[in-house]
Amino acid sequence: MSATTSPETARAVDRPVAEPVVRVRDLTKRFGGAVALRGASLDIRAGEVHALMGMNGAGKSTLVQLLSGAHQGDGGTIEIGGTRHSGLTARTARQLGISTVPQRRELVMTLTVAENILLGDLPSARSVVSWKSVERQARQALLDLDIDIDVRRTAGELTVAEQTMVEVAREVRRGGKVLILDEPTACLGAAAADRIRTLVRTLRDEGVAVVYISHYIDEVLSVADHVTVLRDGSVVHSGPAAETDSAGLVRHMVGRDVVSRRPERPAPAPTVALSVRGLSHGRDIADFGVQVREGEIVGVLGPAGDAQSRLFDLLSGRRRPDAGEMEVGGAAVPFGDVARSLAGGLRCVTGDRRALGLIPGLTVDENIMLATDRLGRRRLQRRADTSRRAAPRREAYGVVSLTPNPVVAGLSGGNQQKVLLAKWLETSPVACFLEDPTNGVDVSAMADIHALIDELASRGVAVLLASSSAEEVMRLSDRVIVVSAGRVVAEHDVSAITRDELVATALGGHPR
Ligand SMILES: Nc1ncnc2c1ncn2[C@@H]1O[C@H](COP(=O)(O)OP(=O)(O)OP(=O)(O)O)[C@@H](O)[C@H]1O
Repeated sequence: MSATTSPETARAVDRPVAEPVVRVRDLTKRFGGAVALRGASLDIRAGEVHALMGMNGAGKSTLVQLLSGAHQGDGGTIEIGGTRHSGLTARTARQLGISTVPQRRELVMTLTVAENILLGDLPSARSVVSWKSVERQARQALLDLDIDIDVRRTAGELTVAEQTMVEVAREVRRGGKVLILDEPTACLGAAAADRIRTLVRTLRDEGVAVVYISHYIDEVLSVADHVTVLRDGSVVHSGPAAETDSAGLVRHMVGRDVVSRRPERPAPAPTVALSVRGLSHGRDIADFGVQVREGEIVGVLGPAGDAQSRLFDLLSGRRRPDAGEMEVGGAAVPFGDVARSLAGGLRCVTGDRRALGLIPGLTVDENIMLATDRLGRRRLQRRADTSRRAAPRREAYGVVSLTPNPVVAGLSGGNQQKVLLAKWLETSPVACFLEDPTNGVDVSAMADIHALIDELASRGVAVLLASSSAEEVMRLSDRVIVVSAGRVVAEHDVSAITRDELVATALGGHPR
């Protein structure tokens, strides 16, 4: 995508500039002795999509936490609707119309869409809830934002994109005038991400001020009216999106140009290191099979991120399939047998680092060494020993924190992702499943992680990669398989296909 102005963006640019609904002035925030935000100022306007960009740890989440009252600042003010606040509580922020849709879904998965939208505000007469009215009001809330979802469906049945849309509708119905969306398209496939961007444009046209955090530069340029870039806690750029371009944004974020080019990797060996045959599960997955050679990276591209994650749930043993066989390094590894798959050299780097990948209360170094120590049957070490052994990995994976070795929950999202990769990729794998390995990672770290994955393949490791980004699949893979309705429907050598052709087959692949 280029920096050219889309028709939707142009419409917003042509509108007269409204008065800011939120004025942030000189905001500062320290965690312990370390400064996460240093004197940040910006204006947020109704009817405008305001993107926040910056490298991992630049201070984006800290800024939105202060805006939403989750944390209080140590200096500076936030002016909302003409009133200045030196410290907002979550309650005041919400009353003033500031709503956040975090990356982690906050719906009650066992309730219906209607119940979720009206939660806490169920219409009742003499303590009896009027369910007809619940459904009618929920339907209206969705209709107002052109969202087409049946309100009687259970939240848990929805795709991740649909869940995000329901949360957005709920927040707008509750009076959200400034809506903060934290990486709403992370891990979504192309079609689902498109639906979210359409919704964002609808919100803007309805007069909502949208604060949009994203690491995807092309996406920001296509959806945002205004872009603010943070670096090391300071605002280093704030201006109309139409006046900047991809290279300019990278320079603002990183301070230099970043290039992630596909290197010359040795050709994969003829030996198959990972083989999956006849994998089937209910109606989701039907007779899926793939062979990955030593030193080969095979990308999996599917129409929906959810179907892809169901496939990787089965491959990595989080769910047991009905049928299927797997071999790693020539030896049979039963699905779901974690001990045997680890012993056989299989490593699964989950796409859900928060729930499955890391132990939030342990330090960064303990998390980095966890898998190595478990595989080596090492007893718990003194923290200083663990840190000494973790130091080269921390360096190689570029893990950055404000204090020397915090608990992993205190790291920015992208840095947590690097810890997750360091934890698994340094344990002499034979084969790896990688799910969205650069989820939440900034452009510079993304280039570093791509180089680490190249290196992994150059060492002869077989990699099966799931990524919601077609660019990433093209950049890393030797071969791409397209999966539809749980079956491989097409297979491409990446040197023989363009990115657009790949996306087209992924969206509408026909059975082979
Ligand atoms: N609760 C906390 N305790 C200690 N340090 C924290 C805490 N929250 C954030 N930090 C630190 O503040 C800095 C800014 O983090 P923040 O999460 O705002 O970055 P970010 O720009 O959102 O990054 P990312 O793109 O990785 O999500 C980081 O160095 C982070 O380690």
